[in-house]
Amino acid sequence: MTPPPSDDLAVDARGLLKRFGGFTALNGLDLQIPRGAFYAYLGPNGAGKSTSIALLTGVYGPDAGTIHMLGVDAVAKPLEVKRRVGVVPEELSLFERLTGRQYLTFCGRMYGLDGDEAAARATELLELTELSYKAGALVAEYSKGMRRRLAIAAALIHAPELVLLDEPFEGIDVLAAGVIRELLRELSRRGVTLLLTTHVLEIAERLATHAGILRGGRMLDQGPVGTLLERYDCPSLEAVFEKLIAVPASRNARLSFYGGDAAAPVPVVAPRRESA
Ligand SMILES: Nc1ncnc2c1ncn2[C@@H]1O[C@H](COP(=O)(O)OP(=O)(O)OP(=O)(O)O)[C@@H](O)[C@H]1O
Repeated sequence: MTPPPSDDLAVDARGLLKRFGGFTALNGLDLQIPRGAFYAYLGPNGAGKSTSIALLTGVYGPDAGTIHMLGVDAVAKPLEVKRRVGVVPEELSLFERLTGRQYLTFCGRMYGLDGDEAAARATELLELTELSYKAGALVAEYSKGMRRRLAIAAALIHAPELVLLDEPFEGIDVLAAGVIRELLRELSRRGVTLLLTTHVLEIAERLATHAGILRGGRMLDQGPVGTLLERYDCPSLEAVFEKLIAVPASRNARLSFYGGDAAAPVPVVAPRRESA
């Protein structure tokens, strides 16, 4: 018999099954995130990360399995969960004809904040994401990285206890990435539970307390980062990832139509010397 959901878990999803027509995207996925954890959710392209986040956030219903978030049955009570959870989806759909400030204030009002509180939080979040200078511009005029930062700000406006971020660093320049990293660390210090998907394992390495690695819609392993490093006798999450995910056959593919010698050494560019 399946044990009951634990109060110590912010996310407790078991046996998730999701099919798209004849294709099985999630195949009995288990995902357990302790409260207060910074959880790196890792897997190759197509592993099922975004699909499972869509299930957690009620975009789709699971074909089988259970989802408890913050102790609440997320399938039976999606609204109760949504009030306490923030989401930054991979594919952003923002309101283009609002300014950044209007968009954040609107999101705050949607979560039931009064006008003054929503406006005050919008100002603070615009500062934190370094978008104050763009607050009065239409979202349609934002660059890709600015849109991502605005989406992160919007996900935080109702002070959620759990935040799910699907590739939040995509398209973000190196300076802004530092700002977002610090913001996420600060949330973590304040006890907010975070789930982060990223293909940049160095980011996961720097932030995560816990990690889960999935492939083919199944969780291969998950737990505290230290435990995973020990279990696989690896110095880094990247090494654990490589050990768990088989090297795809395409690594050995050749650009046959180019001709030339595929076994030739890769040219090395000599470092430039400063002239005296
Ligand atoms: N709406 C859909 N219809 C059909 N197949 C889908 C749909 N959404 C996702 N899939 C398939 O489900 C699998 C999991 O996709 P998903 O987007 O969850 O992967 P991911 O781990 O988020 O990948 P990535 O790292 O590339 O973002 C993929 O094989 C994908 O092609």
